[in-house]
Amino acid sequence: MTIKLVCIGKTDKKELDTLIKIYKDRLQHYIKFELEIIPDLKKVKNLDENQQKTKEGELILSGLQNSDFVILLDENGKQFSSESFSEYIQKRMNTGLKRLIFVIGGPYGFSEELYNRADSKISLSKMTFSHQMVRLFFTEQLYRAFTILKNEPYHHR
Ligand SMILES: C[S@@+](CC[C@H](N)C(=O)[O-])C[C@H]1O[C@@H](n2cnc3c(N)ncnc32)[C@H](O)[C@@H]1O
Repeated sequence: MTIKLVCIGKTDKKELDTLIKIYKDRLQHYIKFELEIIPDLKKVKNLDENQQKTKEGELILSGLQNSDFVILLDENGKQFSSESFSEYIQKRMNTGLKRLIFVIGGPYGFSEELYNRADSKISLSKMTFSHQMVRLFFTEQLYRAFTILKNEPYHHR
């Protein structure tokens, strides 16, 4: 199985990229993990919130395959402990799935079309984080999930 994290726009902080890369590289020991960054929309100032979400949604949807299992990272989604998230990942792997896709929305969140396509929504907290910070938090939690599955001493209960 491949796990892909789809995000919108480059991070504007080098420090964040450096930290994300640490977990991305560590993940390669456990799973094929890809980070796809969809370029920021051009002339975004001419778009209202809904138009921006729709256009971002179209770009995200165009990269999806019918067989993908698509999970939106959304503050109103289901919450997990790190242990239960690791079990959730294991269950998805057990289904023989080819691609598990996690998506982080843009500054205004997701379009209706993307909500309709999604198979599930998960929340990292009830608090709202910037879409750039979520990349780091999620990548670290995914790495943590694999260390839990392998009984490695990274996670302390
Ligand atoms: C600034 S937030 C957008 C907030 C917007 N009010 C909304 O309705 O989603 C940008 C993106 O970061 C992600 N995000 C922010 N906080 C999150 C959280 N607590 N759990 C999961 N994802 C989160 C989501 O993917 C969201 O679309």
